[in-house]
Amino acid sequence: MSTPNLSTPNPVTDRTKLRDARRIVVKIGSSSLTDGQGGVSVPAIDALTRVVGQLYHDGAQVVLVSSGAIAAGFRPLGLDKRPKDLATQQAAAAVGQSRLMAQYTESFWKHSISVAQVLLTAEDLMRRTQYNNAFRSLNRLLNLGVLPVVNENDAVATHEIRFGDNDRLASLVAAVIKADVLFMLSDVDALYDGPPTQPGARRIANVSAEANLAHISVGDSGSSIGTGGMVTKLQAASIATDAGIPTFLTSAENAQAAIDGEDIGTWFASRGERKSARNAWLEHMAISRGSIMIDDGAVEAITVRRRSLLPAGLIGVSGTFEAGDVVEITNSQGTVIARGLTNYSVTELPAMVGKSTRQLRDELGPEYDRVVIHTDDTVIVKQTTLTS
Ligand SMILES: Nc1ncnc2c1ncn2[C@@H]1O[C@H](COP(=O)(O)OP(=O)(O)O)[C@@H](O)[C@H]1O
Ligand SMILES: N[C@@H](CCC(=O)OP(=O)(O)O)C(=O)O
Repeated sequence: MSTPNLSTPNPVTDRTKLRDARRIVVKIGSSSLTDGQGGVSVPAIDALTRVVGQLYHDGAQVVLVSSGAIAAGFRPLGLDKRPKDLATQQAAAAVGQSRLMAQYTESFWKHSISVAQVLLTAEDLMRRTQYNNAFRSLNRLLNLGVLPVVNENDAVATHEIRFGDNDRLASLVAAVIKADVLFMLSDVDALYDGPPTQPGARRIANVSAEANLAHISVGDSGSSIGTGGMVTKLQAASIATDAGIPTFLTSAENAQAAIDGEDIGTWFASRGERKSARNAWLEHMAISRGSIMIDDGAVEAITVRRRSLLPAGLIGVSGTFEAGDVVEITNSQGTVIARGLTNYSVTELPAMVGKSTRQLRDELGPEYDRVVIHTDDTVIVKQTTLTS
């Protein structure tokens, strides 16, 4: 099976076309996989592998982003609920992850599917070399017909470098592998206009723009097992749809009915073109090493006219960046409007502020006759209204 390329139109144009996806990221939450007493639920995993196995045998390449490591580690460690301290969470994850994988290996093998465990840290997606590495590895597994089961590497993740929720991790993995759709399975069957425990909460069937979310109230996880609740699911849907990947949310029990085209769940339409993995990386994952403040004329030039950033538009610089690093570009009020790869270091730029490239060539030499950030190395940051 070949890698979808960006010029291939996305076959998944609406909720009835889920079956047409050639590459799918399926994300499943802890509460849908564990039995409530801190053990892996074999019936739940068997049900999931039946649905995912069908997608696989219908010709799709599937990456499963599975939570549940910490929850599956409670019981073996003699705990009755999610541990609060990091070290015990790490221990629970290390124990639970291997139990989870043992069950996935057995359940998927009933459908003649080999699985691979891929544990990622936030850093793996934030640094360009590691990001390329993650892409190569996942791509190779998919092309070998293996089904990668991804989770955060919780046994070594610390608070500072942790995603903490697999919703955003799943959307980033979808961007990395250029998935056709992100399929999120939870313990709730859809997004509601208010927490579903509130009487009268209504299902939101379709989200085609952020404006559709303006009057929605979202809350934390409704269970003691899940992490992030609906807030991180909306963030994930925003990252994915912005990268041109539609997102579908429903419950694990409804997964097959959704694939069969029933009007259930919530469909988040993709916004715009499929983004190159590089641009998705630049916008959502790369670690910024500093910032460059620019004037209003330069803001207009790079955001509206899509020009490269010239030294003449600079107001100031800060941070610790070298040439080739990722920096944030802010307007004169300090709002981040774009991110890009800079051609100059933080020590070179102050002498260039406000000068034309010709002036710089005459004053500093021909190597300074270059743009600060090329338009091909710039992504405009969407001004989001999605907050908790
Ligand atoms: N507006 C909302 N619509 C739907 N669910 C919501 C909303 N606000 C909060 N939730 C809660 O989010 C929960 C799903 O998040 P979470 O527990 O983290 O699931 P998972 O383990 O699948 O990641 C639901 O069970 C529900 O209680
Ligand atoms: N990496 C963690 C998952 C954390 C998480 O996102 O959980 P969930 O909200 O249930 O998807 C684990 O495996 O326990």
